[in-house]
Amino acid sequence: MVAIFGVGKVRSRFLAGLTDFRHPFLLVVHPDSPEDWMFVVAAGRDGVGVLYPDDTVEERNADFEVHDDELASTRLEDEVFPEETQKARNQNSSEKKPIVEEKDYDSRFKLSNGREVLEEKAYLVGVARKGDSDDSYGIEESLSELAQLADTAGLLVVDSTYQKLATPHPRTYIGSGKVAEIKSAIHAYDVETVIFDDELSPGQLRNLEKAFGGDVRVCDRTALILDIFYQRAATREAALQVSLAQMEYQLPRLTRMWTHLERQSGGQVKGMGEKQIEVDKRILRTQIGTLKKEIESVRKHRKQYRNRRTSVPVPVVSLVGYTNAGKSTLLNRLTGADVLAEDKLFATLDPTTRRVQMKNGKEFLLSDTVGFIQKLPTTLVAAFRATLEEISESSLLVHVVDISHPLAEQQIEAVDKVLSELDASSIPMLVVWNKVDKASDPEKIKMEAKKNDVVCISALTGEGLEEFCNAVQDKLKDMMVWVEALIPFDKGELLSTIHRVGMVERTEYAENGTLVRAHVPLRFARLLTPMRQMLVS
Ligand SMILES: Nc1nc2c(ncn2[C@@H]2O[C@H](COP(=O)(O)OP(=O)(O)OP(=O)(O)O)[C@@H](O)[C@H]2O)c(=O)[nH]1
Ligand SMILES: [Mg+2]
Repeated sequence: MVAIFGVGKVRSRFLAGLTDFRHPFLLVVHPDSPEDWMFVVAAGRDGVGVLYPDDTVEERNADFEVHDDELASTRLEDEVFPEETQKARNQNSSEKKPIVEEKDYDSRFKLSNGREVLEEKAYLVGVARKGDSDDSYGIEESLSELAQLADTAGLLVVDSTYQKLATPHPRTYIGSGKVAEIKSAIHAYDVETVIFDDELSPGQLRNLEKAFGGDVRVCDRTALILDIFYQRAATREAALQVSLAQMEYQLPRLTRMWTHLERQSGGQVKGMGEKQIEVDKRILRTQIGTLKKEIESVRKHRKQYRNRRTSVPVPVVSLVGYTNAGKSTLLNRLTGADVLAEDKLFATLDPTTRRVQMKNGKEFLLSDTVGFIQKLPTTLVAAFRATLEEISESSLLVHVVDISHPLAEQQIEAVDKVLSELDASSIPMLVVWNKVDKASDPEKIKMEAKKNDVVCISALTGEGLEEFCNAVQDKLKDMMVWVEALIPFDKGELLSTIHRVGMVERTEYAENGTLVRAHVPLRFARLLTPMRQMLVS
C-alpha cells in the first residue's frame, strides 16, 4: 500500500515539457514511515518520470530537479489536486530545503509574455506524403504553422527541413539519409530539440533520439500542442482536460523514459526498467481513471448549468473556427467582454458565454470556444469533450474564418472536419469572413461573400457587425416556429419575453388578453401551448 503525499511542480530536463519546466508531480510515501518517500512520479511532455530515493544524486541532478519552494506558489495544482497540495505544503513547511541543488541553467530562462521560459533552439522536420491532394495543407505551410506553434511555446526555431515520402519510415519516420542530414544540422546550429510535424510512434521517438544522440530531444506536433495547452490552462477544468490528454499521450511512451535513464547512467539501472515500467503504467492508469472521474463530474455540472440556462429561452450561438481566426476579438467587440485575444495560437481554452443585446432589443447568448487546428491531436479532442459539448448543443454555429490568411480555405476544411468528428455538422451554421480589413483586396472579398451568403466583418474595426447580428437573427428565425397566442393581461412578463426572444409580427388587445402573432423558439412555443389553446377555444 502506498499513500500519495505531495503534489507540486517538478523541474526535469527530459521529463518536463520543452519550455515550461514545471510539471505536476505526485510524491508517494510509505504510510508507516512518511519521512522515507518512495518515489516521485511526474507527468511531463517528454514522458512520465519516476524518481526513487535510492537514485544517486548524480542521476537526479542529471535529469530531475524538484523544487519544493515552488509548492507555495502553485496555482494550477492547487486547483487540480487541492487537498494533496495542502498536505504537501504541511509536509514541506517545516523543512524548506530543496531535495536537490538548483542547477545553473536558470540563467537560460527568459521572460516571455510574463512567463519564465527557456528559449531552446528547435529544428523542424516534416514529411510530404506523395499523392496528398493539393488542396490540403502543403508541407511548407504546415511547417510554417509548426514554427508558429513552436514560437507560441517559447522556442527559437533555427531551421526546418522535409522529405517527400510515399509512406513514413516505420522505424525512424524519415529515411536514414535525412537522419544524417539533420544530425549535421544539429551540430551546426547547436540544436536542442527536433520537432516533427506529425505524431510519431513511441518506437520512432526512441529510435530518432538514439540516432541523434547526445542530449537532443525529439518531440512531435502533438506533444508541442499539448505543451501549449498546458502552459495556457488557467482554470481547473482546462487543467484537468490537458492533464488527461498528456497522460494518455504518455502512457504508451513510458518505455522511452527508462531507456533514456539506462543510457544516462551507463546501464546502472538496467534490469529494473521492465518491472518499473509496469509499476509506472499502473500508477498512470490509476491517475487517468481519477482524472476521467473528475472531468465527468465537471461535465455533469456543466450540463446542469446548461439545462438551467436553456430554461430561459435565449438561443445559444457558438463561435467556432481555426485558432487565431478572431473569435475572442469578436466576442469582446460585441459584448464588451474581456476575453484574452492575441496573435498566438490557442489563446482561448475555456468557453466564455455572454449575452448580446441588439439595438432592436433582441438578444442571444454568444459562446467563445477553443480554436481548432489541422492535425489536432485526437487525445485533445477526447479530453476536451466536456468543453466541446457546448458546441454540439448550441442553436447556431458561427464559423469565424480569417479570410486574410493565405490558407483560409484549408482552415475551413480543417474546422469542418473537427465539427463532423464532434457530430456537430447538422447544427445550422453562419459563415463569417473576418479580418476583411487585412485582406489584400477587401472589395473583391466582399463581392465574393455576397455570392456565397457569407457575412464579411472586421472584429477589429467593427465593420459589418450590425449586418452580422442581423444575419444571426435571420438564421435563428429560420429555426423558430410560428405561433398565435392569447396572453392574459396578468402574464405581462411572458409578453415581454416573447418580444425579447422571438420575432413579433403583430399584437392586438382583446377583451381577455393580448393577441400575439410571432415567431418564437420551439422550446418557448411549447411553454405557450395553453395560451395558444385559449385562442382556439
Ligand atoms: N486585422 C485584424 N486583426 C484581427 C481581427 N480580428 C482579430 N484580429 C487579431 O487576430 C489575433 C487573434 O485573435 P483572437 O480573437 O485571439 O483569435 P481566436 O480565434 O480567439 O484565437 P484562439 O483563441 O487561439 O482560437 C489577435 O491579434 C487579434 O487582434 C480583424 O478583424 N482584423
Ligand atoms: Mg480565442
